[in-house]
Amino acid sequence: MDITRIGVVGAGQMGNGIAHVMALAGYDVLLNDISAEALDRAMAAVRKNMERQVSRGKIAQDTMEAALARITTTQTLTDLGKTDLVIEAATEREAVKQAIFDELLPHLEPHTILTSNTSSISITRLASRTDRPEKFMGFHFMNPVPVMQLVELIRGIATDKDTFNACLAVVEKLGKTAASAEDFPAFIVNRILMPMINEAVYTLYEGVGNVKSIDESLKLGANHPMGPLELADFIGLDTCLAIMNVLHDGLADTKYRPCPLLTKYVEAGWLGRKTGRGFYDYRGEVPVPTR
Ligand SMILES: CC(=O)CC(=O)SCCNC(=O)CCNC(=O)[C@H](O)C(C)(C)COP(=O)(O)OP(=O)(O)OC[C@H]1O[C@@H](n2cnc3c(N)ncnc32)[C@H](O)[C@@H]1OP(=O)(O)O
Ligand SMILES: NC(=O)C1=CN([C@@H]2O[C@H](COP(=O)(O)OP(=O)(O)OC[C@H]3O[C@@H](n4cnc5c(N)ncnc54)[C@H](OP(=O)(O)O)[C@@H]3O)[C@@H](O)[C@H]2O)C=CC1
Repeated sequence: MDITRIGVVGAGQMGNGIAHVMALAGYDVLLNDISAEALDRAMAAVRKNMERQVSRGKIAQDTMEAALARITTTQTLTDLGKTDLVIEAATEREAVKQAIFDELLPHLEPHTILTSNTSSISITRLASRTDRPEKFMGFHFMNPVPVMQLVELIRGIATDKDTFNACLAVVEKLGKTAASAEDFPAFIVNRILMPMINEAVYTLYEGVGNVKSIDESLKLGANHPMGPLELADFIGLDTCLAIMNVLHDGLADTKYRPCPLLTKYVEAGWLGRKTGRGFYDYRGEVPVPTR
């Protein structure tokens, strides 16, 4: 099927990245959020990130202007009814995602493919509550979207071949690489990455190291581009905790028990970079460890 119009729900760090790469690839994008400020912040982030690409000679100025003109924002979810592919990238809470699908479904055209950028939640369960489980799947980008090469494509139990192939063609048009993952809690990347981050938080909690020594150890000792606590702040500690809870509930193994210190940071509203404070405090000129 021919996909030209893409709806993106949720204009946070993932939503703005998805809008960015889709518009550069030539798709018309309709970006939705409940908050007008989130939409303004998202468009400012897309412009800033594209300007950096222009300044580094990756894209031309007129390519950027044309891409920006292809992105329209709306606070009205039902405006996305006329799109060919919807990518839901709202907060990692099943109830939030469910409410979005419930409101959107009556307005979708029969051919529209519905996908979620969820990091962990069962695609089969989300799909089962829609009118189109065969046209539903996981479309999981990595953060930061304009930079990371991988997209995980997750088939629910009912996802049909045409839907998978249509999403695969979109990934290819973006110039990215797809990895096909089966629908089990947190799929491939987060099944492996998130227990490592959680273990880093336990290492901090038990006093084996402090924020600086833990991050430096993994950067200098294992060649990771970011330390695990820096990466957790980058992803968002609420998202990390939500993923650990899905792993713990879905696989019923104590090895996935979220670290109580991770829970405490989330309870404090210290969610990482997006709120200005997490394992580091970002409010000054340079990030300062909070432990
Ligand atoms: C939670 C989930 O469900 C799944 C996930 O996403 S898990 C998280 C996966 N992501 C990671 O693991 C990221 C790990 N970190 C990294 O790879 C790197 O630190 C990084 C790419 C983010 C930054 O790299 P860096 O070398 O430290 O910084 P920097 O030189 O400034 O950036 C490298 C390039 O990325 C670009 N970039 C960095 N951040 C960007 C952003 N937010 N948006 C767009 N472009 C960005 C820069 O412009 C630069 O581009 P050029 O190569 O054209 O110069
Ligand atoms: N962060 C990461 O590294 C990655 C995250 N993901 C997944 O992507 C999704 C989004 O994550 P991320 O961008 O980091 O989260 P953010 O918190 O940055 O953004 C989520 C956005 O969704 C908005 N939102 C909440 N409810 C609704 C709604 N009903 N309708 C429309 N928008 C809504 C939020 O608005 P408000 O702030 O007003 O609540 C916010 O702007 C999650 O499912 C996450 O697991 C996937 C890969 C990587």
